[in-house]
Amino acid sequence: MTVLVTGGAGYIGSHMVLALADAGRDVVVLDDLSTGFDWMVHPAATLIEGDVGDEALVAGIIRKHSIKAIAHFAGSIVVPESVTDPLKYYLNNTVRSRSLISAAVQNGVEQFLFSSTAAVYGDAKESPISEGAPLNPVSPYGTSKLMTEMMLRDVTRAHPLRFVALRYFNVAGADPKGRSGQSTRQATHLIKVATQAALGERSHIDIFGTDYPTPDGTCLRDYIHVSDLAQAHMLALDYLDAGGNSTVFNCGYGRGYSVHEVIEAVKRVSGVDFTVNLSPRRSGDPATLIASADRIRETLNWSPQLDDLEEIIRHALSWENSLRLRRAEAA
Ligand SMILES: NC(=O)c1ccc[n+]([C@@H]2O[C@H](COP(=O)([O-])OP(=O)(O)OC[C@H]3O[C@@H](n4cnc5c(N)ncnc54)[C@H](O)[C@@H]3O)[C@@H](O)[C@H]2O)c1
Ligand SMILES: O=c1ccn([C@@H]2O[C@H](COP(=O)(O)OP(=O)(O)O[C@H]3O[C@H](CO)[C@@H](O)[C@H](O)[C@H]3O)[C@@H](O)[C@H]2O)c(=O)[nH]1
Repeated sequence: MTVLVTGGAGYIGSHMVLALADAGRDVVVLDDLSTGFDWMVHPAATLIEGDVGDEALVAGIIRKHSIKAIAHFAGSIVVPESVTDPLKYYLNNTVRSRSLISAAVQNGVEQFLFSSTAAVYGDAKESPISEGAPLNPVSPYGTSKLMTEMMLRDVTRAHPLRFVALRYFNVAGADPKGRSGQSTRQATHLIKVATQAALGERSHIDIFGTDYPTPDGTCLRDYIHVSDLAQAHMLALDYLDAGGNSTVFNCGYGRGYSVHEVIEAVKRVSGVDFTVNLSPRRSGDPATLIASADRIRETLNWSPQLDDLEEIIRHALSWENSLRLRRAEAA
């Protein structure tokens, strides 16, 4: 059964394509290459360059490749950008997802995985956060994703389609075999930025906010290895294949690290003491986001293999180094 992976040329989607290809599954990738790269797509997959909001294009792909399952990773992902340009997020993450879901429903797709986010919880009162916690996003990014979850909930009540929404906490690291990693040009993610500072590609790193109500005043996040996350998606596909009901799973390890702790770990692993500036808060950042991952562990039997911050950082550094070599070869 062929799986359609939207956003498969991006960071997380490309790891899903690797997991599917490693399992011998046929894969079609739909990606507009707005932030992804064609060279990130595993050669065994068919890459179609286009927009998930192009309903006629998606309908044609579903019919041509007899698609029964869609894993929807395509989207815009930068929380602070969503604060300054919310309409971009409502268009790309909500409106275009509606077109994709419509094409899926009208062409007999049965299974749908959706990349959701811990940002749907906003400033949660509980920690760790379980799936039943109140949904109060504090950024347009989180709202744009929550609206898509709600569409999926309603649509799957009315049609045979079933979905699993995976609410990722902070995704980091790279394929342990070095085949993919985060390659975004203007990356804003903490571990990516810190590894770039360690490799001298940035002069310094800013810590955004040191007055949060956390032990050291910087934000706490639950960092999950991208390959463990891809395995969670593989299990979610098996779950839907076995007839599982539509549901939502948190994806994280259940442990938080502060921005200070992450930066210290990157310095330790890289052996480089790069410059760190203390800066004001960034808008849209909740103080603490830590997952309760009991539901996914119990329901899908998910047992992460790479739950180790230093291992995540080693893989991220190694990928960053390979990007540097790639650029040097191209120059
Ligand atoms: N990175 C994280 O920490 C994180 C956390 C929670 C959720 N997510 C979600 O995971 C998904 C993947 O994120 P990522 O980190 O791999 O980002 P990414 O930017 O690397 O990947 C997104 C991919 O989608 C493609 N794309 C964007 N809009 C498209 C469109 N309209 N049509 C077709 N392709 C389009 C891009 O070219 C890119 O290849 C996103 O939906 C994001 O919201 C990411
Ligand atoms: O140069 C930097 C970059 C980040 N941070 C801080 O580090 C933490 C983590 O930031 P970042 O890596 O940008 O991730 P988040 O803003 O937490 O968002 C990520 O994690 C969310 C889920 O938690 C996802 O929904 C988003 O898509 C994904 O970008 C935050 O406190 C940031 O303020 C810094 O201090 N300096």
